[in-house]
Amino acid sequence: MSLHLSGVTLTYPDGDSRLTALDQVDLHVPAGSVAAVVGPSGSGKSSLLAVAATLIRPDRGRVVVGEVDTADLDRAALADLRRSTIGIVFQQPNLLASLTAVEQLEVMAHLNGTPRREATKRARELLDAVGLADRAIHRPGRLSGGQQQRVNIARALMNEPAVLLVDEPTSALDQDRGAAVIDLLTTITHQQATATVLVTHDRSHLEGVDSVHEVVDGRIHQPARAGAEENR
Ligand SMILES: Nc1ncnc2c1ncn2[C@@H]1O[C@H](COP(=O)(O)OP(=O)(O)OP(=O)(O)O)[C@@H](O)[C@H]1O
Repeated sequence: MSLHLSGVTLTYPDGDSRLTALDQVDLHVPAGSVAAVVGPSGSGKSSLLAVAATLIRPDRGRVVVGEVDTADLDRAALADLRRSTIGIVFQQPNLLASLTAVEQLEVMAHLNGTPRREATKRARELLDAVGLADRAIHRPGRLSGGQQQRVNIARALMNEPAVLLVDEPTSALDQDRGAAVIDLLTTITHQQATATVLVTHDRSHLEGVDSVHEVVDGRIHQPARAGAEENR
């Protein structure tokens, strides 16, 4: 399933006028690919992610998830779409302090009505995929920042989202751990054929992503370069 933003314009109230946060943004993310969105603070990256997540409706333009134009959906249908199709990885892991790694994932499946045995199996598989099989019964207090971020990513994948939206996943990590998290996201995207948007202000470690798009003052420059071509 692909994600397609076209002509997206978003404004916020700003005193007596409106501030244009996104200005006719086009972004096409095919299934199985990572689109990195880079740009300075205040350029519109978080706004773009919120619109793609269908958390904010744009003033103009379209957000199409697979074949579904989200403009045609009411609030309840949008909530269903988010639950069934969209995984969001926030900048801060926000793990629940009292739950083990495997339980953080099981909660997501429980909210979605998945039977417990199936949930546990998938949670274990995902923790294995993110390299944390041996940390499954650890609580967040006993995990490093990088390990917590990997649990965060695994949790977002629990309900098999077709679209994965990731906000600054490396901001709290050192260079090596940051690189490992981006590698992991790229590998999972290719394996699970998700359409992944990776928002970051940090341009390092983007060699493996499929496209890089630069946002400046709410406008996207199409594409700044293909990630894989960066080092040629
Ligand atoms: N809820 C809001 N109300 C009014 N203005 C907002 C709101 N959210 C963001 N903005 C403004 O919209 C513009 C884009 O903000 P946005 O948070 O999308 O940028 P960003 O690139 O994610 O920044 P950062 O990297 O600092 O998180 C900025 O000028 C910001 O001040």
